[in-house]
Order: sequence, then structure tokens, then C-alpha cells
Amino acid sequence: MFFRRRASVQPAAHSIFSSPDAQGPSLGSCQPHTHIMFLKTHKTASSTVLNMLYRFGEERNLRFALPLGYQLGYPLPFNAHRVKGYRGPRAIEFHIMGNHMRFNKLEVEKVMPADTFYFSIIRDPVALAESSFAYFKEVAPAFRKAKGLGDFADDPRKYYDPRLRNNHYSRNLLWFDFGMDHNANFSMALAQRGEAMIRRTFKLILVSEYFDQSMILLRHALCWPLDAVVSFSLNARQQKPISTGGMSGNWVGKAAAAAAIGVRAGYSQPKTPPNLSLTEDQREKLRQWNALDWYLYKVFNRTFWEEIDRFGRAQMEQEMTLLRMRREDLARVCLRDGGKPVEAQRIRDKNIRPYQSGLVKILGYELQPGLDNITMMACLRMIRPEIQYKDVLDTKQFPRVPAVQAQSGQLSQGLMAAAGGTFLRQDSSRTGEKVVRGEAVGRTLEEGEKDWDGSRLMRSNQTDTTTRKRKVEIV
Ligand SMILES: Nc1ncnc2c1ncn2[C@@H]1O[C@H](COP(=O)(O)OS(=O)(=O)O)[C@@H](OP(=O)(O)O)[C@H]1O
Repeated sequence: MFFRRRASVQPAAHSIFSSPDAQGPSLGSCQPHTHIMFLKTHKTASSTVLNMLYRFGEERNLRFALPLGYQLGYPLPFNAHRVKGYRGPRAIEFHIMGNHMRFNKLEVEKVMPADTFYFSIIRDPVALAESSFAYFKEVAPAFRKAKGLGDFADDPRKYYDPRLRNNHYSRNLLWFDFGMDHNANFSMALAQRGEAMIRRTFKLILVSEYFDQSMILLRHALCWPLDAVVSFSLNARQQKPISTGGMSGNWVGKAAAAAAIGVRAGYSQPKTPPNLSLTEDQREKLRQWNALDWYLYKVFNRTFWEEIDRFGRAQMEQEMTLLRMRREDLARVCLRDGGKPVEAQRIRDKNIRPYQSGLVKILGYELQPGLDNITMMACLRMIRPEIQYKDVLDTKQFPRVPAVQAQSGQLSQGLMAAAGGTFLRQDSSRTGEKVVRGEAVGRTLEEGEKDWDGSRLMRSNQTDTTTRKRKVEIV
């Protein structure tokens, strides 16, 4: 039985979110899809897409198939037991699944209903490599050893060892995320088999470079109101080099900064920004190195434009105009400084600072001051970074029992510092190192066995009786 209630926060009558523009052009008599699986590929604008799913689901009290940590077992192939609250294949209880995973269809089908709409997003492998190099430079050994992306592109095999953990970020990352062997030699037969596998499952493949067109196709496929697909770009990289010195030059994560707790040696040292410049020859070499991804990009890009032709180019133009106007209107209302993304340490509200990775700054937003409560909440949803948003949803889906923690006194020192209703969770599951500040929790954790990546799995006394393990990651 699905859990459905009226949205807890309705836009106020005078709020921009309740204006007729929020609905967008008519979609006819279709019913909005609420069973959705989004394969969150890396460095493809997937955090922006996930934010929309989070908002849509939260506003309608839909249930998310959330990870125990921040990713669904990634980079291991997905296993249904990675979903918090999973109670076996016959208990289908989730509406939306969208956190990072390495796709594994049979396991996903244990969690999601049969009528689930599957979609994903891809990006040009050269642009994806730039983003991945900047973000995972310190995490993927192949990138770490290279001076710049150009050096890597010139001779990837000099840097690449397929046996080393996290090197998947440096080769055919899309192919890997779709659950296939990213080290396989390219052949047309193999590429076509992979393509066919994706087509069998995924009803829509969006293209990051055509984000607005993607949103219009998505809105029509899901039968969603316009506002549900209006977004501000999240997880964007600052394009200019970072300054050095002080916190501004080496921002290390909000909880780490706030709590001054251990970060990996050297992480707080000033860093030279990575050299991402590429010659045309190097770009071509990257396409060859990522030949499986390049194949996927070409074939699904073609399909994407065929879909737009079926949709109608003129109608696409009209709807994109409305989408962009709406985004500008919402930015004017919601965002400070005319909506420009800002460096994390300039964001006064620490709870909405984006997680930082690699040698570049990841930008976020500040809310316009003085908003009424309802508008403020709706605006906040649009800019809340992925990690913090997952924590909010987790707390809603799994309300915590404060008494348990107080009674047990079993809190693992250094792993969680519960004070004043907050705790620090150290998470290496997503990219390598990460420290996240969460809201009040009332659960007891005991140290358990180690997970595949060396991070610890914790036994958890939580209200959800079926989920026994909770990952608490060590920096
Ligand atoms: N709306 C929109 N349109 C186009 N591109 C966008 C959009 N939103 C985010 N981005 C860019 O996507 C990159 C981040 O991707 P992800 O969120 O998938 O990264 S992650 O894997 O979750 O870390 C990151 O790319 P780079 O800036 O090149 O690193 C973002 O700028």
C-alpha cells in the first residue's frame, strides 16, 4: 500500500509557486507518473535532475528508495539490500529511486514497481572527462598521476591500471554506470548489445548539453507540471582557478570546517587547479579512450533529436521559452545576487553549502532574504544540495526516536558527535572523502564490519526494523 497524503506545505495563495504559470501548457488528460527510476550517471547534470525528483516526491509525500549512506552501493553493482527499509521483493513500497548506483536491472526490479518509468542522462564524453577529472582528480589514481587532462589524454594507458579502485571514473564512466564492463575492448557488436540493453529498459535518455529540451521531453513523458522541471543548475564547477590561502582557497566541506575534525592529510593544503585544457587531437584521443561512451552518446543523441522531431520543433521552442521565463522568474524571487551561483564559503547558511570535491570549487546558491515562509520553503527545495536533501528525506521517511540514543550511550566516539541536536557523519562512500553534518538523530550505532571500500558498516537501532546496517564512513 502506498503512503500518500496531501503535500504538507502548499504554496500560499500569493506565492509565485501557486501562480497559473507553475502548471505550464496543458498536458491533456494524462496522469502524472509517480513510479520513477532515474539512473544517476556521474558528471552529467544528474544532481540537478535528482533535485527535481526529490522536490516532486517530497511535495507529494512519495516514498524514496534511499541509500543507507549516500549512494546505492556504488561502485558495486546495485543490490536491493542497499535500499533503506527494503523488505524483500514482494513488498513494493517505493515510488522514486535516483541516487548513484551501478545499474543492475534484476535487483532494481525487486525494489521498484513493474510500471516504473526508467530514464537517465548522458553527456559528451569529452566534457564529462573534464568534469570528472576536476572532481575525481584525487580519487581516481589514473587522474591523480597525470599532470593535466591533456597529459592523460595523450597516453591514458601510461596512467591507467584497471585493477585500481576508483579508476572507473577515468574510463567509459557512462558505460560503467549502466552496469557494463567499461574495460572491454570496443567492437561494434558489443556496443550495439549495450545499446540494446539500455533501450529495453530506459524509456528516455536525456542529454546534458540540451538540458532544457530534455526537461520538456521529460515533463511530457512524466505528465508533470512545468514547475517540476524548472531548476537551477546544481553541482556546477567554478570555471576560474581557485585562489589560495585561507579557507577561501581550500574549502574542505562544511562540517569539517565547522567542527575542525580530521580531514585527510594534505586536503586542507592550498591546491593548484587542474589543467583541463585540451587540443583537438587530445579531444579525439579522449573519444577513442572512451569509445563505448562515445558510441552511447552518438546513438542516444540521435534518438533524442528524433524524439524532438516527433514532439515538434516549433512546440519545443515555445515550451523552452516558457521554461526559461519561468526559471528567470523563480530565480528573481528565490535567489540572492540575481541568481548567480556562488562559492560555498560565501553561503551564509551552512546547511545549503554544496559538498566540495577535487581541486575546483563546486558552487551553490543563497536564498533571497525576506521571503515568506511558504515561498522560502519552495525556494529552498530548489537549491538544497543533494547530500543535505537526502538527509531531510531520510529523516522524514524514517523518523528517529530520540530516547534510544540517550539511553544506550553506545555512540561511537569520533564517528558521531551528537551535540545540540546535530551529528557529524563522515562519508567516503560517494567520492572518497566527505563529511556531512546531519540534523538531530536518535539512534544508536555500534561499530560493525567493514564495507567493501574499507568504510565501516554500523549496526543501527533504528525505527526501521528491517534495515540493520548503516554505513558510517571514515575519512
Ligand atoms: N542544468 C544543467 N545543464 C547543464 N549542465 C549542468 C546543469 N546542472 C548541472 N550541470 C553540470 O553537471 C555537472 C555535475 O554533474 P552531476 O551533478 O551529475 O555530478 S555528480 O556525479 O553528481 O557529482 C557539472 O558540470 P561541470 O561544471 O562541467 O563540472 C554541472 O555544471
